Amino acid sequence: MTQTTAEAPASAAVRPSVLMCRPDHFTVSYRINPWMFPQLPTDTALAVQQWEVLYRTYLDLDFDVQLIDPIAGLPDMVYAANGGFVLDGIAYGASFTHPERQPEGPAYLQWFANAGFDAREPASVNEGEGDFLLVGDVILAGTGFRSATASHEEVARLFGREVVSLNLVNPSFYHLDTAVAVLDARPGADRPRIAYLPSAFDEPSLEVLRDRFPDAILATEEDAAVLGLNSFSDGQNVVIAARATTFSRQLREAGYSPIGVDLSELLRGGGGVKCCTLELRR
Ligand SMILES: NC(=[NH2+])NCCC[C@H](N)C(=O)O
Repeated sequence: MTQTTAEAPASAAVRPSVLMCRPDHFTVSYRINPWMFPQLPTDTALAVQQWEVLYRTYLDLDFDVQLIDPIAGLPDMVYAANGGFVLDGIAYGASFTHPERQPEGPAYLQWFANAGFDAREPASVNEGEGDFLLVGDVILAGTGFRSATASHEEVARLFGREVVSLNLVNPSFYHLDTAVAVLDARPGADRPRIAYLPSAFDEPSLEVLRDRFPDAILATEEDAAVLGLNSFSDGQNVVIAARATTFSRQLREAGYSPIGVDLSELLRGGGGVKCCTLELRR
């Protein structure tokens, strides 16, 4: 008997190309989000070790993984997702909110140009894929803490796609990718699925999410508190924080294959799986 299920068919998997940055210079030396405590010591070797597991997980899944050289004095450069937003061969550069991270913008933009992308200097403050998520044909765009709404308009013009602005209200979930997980990786997919944390959004944004994604997985506060939503999916395999156990079960029930990794040391900078991963779409 053929089993019919509306959930995540195996054919939904794509082979992603991603950019990562080894955390050779990772530490927490300033505080730009509530997760960061500069007075506590960090363990850079442990951060590298944990990052290597994520890197090897992607290679084992047959992802194409590109690397950008880490720069001394830029401890947050490991969070590659913030380096830009890349779609249709165009790389929209990042312009960081906080001075501590501002030099990362040109460094990533140079990498995109060298890699053959059409690299575009941004006019507005934005933190790349931290706040811009492609879901099917639509770009979900976060604001409230980092990326300015003007960058949402810039992205809409640049990529000629519908951009849906969402307001983040909880400082612990300051980037959209800490509050939304994109599960269906196919660009242009019909009924793409996401998971999200309802309490991270204001009421009007929640209405938009409920309306557009009626079958979304709703994450628990516990899982969000270990940045469980900050995950990366190829449409079938979803790499998530190992400690997000309810999310793991929810994903399994929905037909996905969750893979847990432990990035506890990088969580101390306020980032997880997705933050360490920037998708490159030609
Ligand atoms: N895509 C992400 N959510 N990245 C996390 C960035 C963490 C970094 N310490 C910051 O606050 O900017």
